[in-house]
Amino acid sequence: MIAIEDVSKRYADGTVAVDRLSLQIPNHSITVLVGPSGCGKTTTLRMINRMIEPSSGTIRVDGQDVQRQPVNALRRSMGYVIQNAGLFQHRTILDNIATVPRLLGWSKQRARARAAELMERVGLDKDMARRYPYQLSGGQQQRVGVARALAADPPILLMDEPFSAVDPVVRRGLQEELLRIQGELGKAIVFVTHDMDEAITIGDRIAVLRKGGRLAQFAAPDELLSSPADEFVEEFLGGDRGIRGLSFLSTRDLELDRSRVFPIDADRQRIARATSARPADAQPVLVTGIDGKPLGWTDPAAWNGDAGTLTPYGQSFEVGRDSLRVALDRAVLSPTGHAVAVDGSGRVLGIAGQETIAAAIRAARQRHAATSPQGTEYPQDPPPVKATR
Ligand SMILES: Nc1ncnc2c1ncn2[C@@H]1O[C@H](COP(=O)(O)OP(=O)(O)OP(=O)(O)O)[C@@H](O)[C@H]1O
Repeated sequence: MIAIEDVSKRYADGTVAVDRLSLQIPNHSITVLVGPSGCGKTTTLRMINRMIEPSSGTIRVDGQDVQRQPVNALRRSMGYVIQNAGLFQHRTILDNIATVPRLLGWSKQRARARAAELMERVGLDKDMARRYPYQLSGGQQQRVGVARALAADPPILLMDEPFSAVDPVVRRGLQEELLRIQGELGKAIVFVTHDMDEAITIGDRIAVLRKGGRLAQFAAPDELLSSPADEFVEEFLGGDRGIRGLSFLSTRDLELDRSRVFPIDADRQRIARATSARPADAQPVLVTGIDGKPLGWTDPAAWNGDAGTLTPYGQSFEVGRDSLRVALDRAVLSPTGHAVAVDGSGRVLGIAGQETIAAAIRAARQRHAATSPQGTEYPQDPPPVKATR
């Protein structure tokens, strides 16, 4: 949908911010521009809505050269979200969100009704409608920024480090919210960040830029992690790209042990019988409630049926939804070295030890090596839901 063709930007002082950049940014997807400070990310983004004019090259949206379009109409067809939200301080939250519909000539009533609808969509309480931006937290202001950008239902959303100024927990929530909204609306989103983790979490495709605004690599996150184009990209990805790559491996085929899972009302003799024949009988068993949900670990020999004596199981992972990275993380943090696998409603499906998970990782890589034309390390299994990377 957005075609950046051989675009350069040289500022008046001679700085070359972008150098012969070409990128095809598809519809219904999130394309992330990432790279070190000063590599031309913001300049690239702003050339799309003509806040900055390129020195050479062409940018087309749906085949139309943006240079030939009236700048106001062009900008209204693209939502724009920036760091710290950039809200109008003297306008209420509702009127902030209603800004573009009002500019488009909607009646006050219609624009406000649309704004109220969007507040709900981005997870803002109705009560906030009459407040002013200074009466909201940073994270809430960012939600208003996203709602304002979406108000006129533009097909394109340009986002420049929108979540950089909030703390990591709020940031994670905003990323998940963006993915949820994108799942419903399917915009063409161009998202600038300097944070590789953020890029991997939300990007369908990632363009890594190097200083001087040159493209180092343009690829899907799993491809980037498994086959960085050169040392610059590899260094930018960081030292733990192997672990990060596990985010793209599904837990769907992970072998689960069900023999060490018992409901709280199970006969204690039965538990002892089922576990004593095994060499690993010193290992604990997982006790579930009668609803099948996990309660905690116990040593089978010492189990007296009292839920109060169980060792907390920490966090579980959802089979099929969570990645092997999540499963491995749960196992590493588990007091028993085993991760608890649950289904979508939180009922236990089994447990998986670190060795089992490591074997699944090896198998997934071998499967991939056998089928991949490039022989890259990670399989192209349908990736798990992004929010769980
Ligand atoms: N108006 C300007 N005049 C001259 N040079 C500029 C101007 N705006 C940006 N630059 C320079 O162009 C280069 C690219 O800047 P840009 O803001 O696009 O980078 P960025 O990748 O978004 O950086 P950051 O991550 O730090 O926001 C930088 O070297 C910057 O100093």
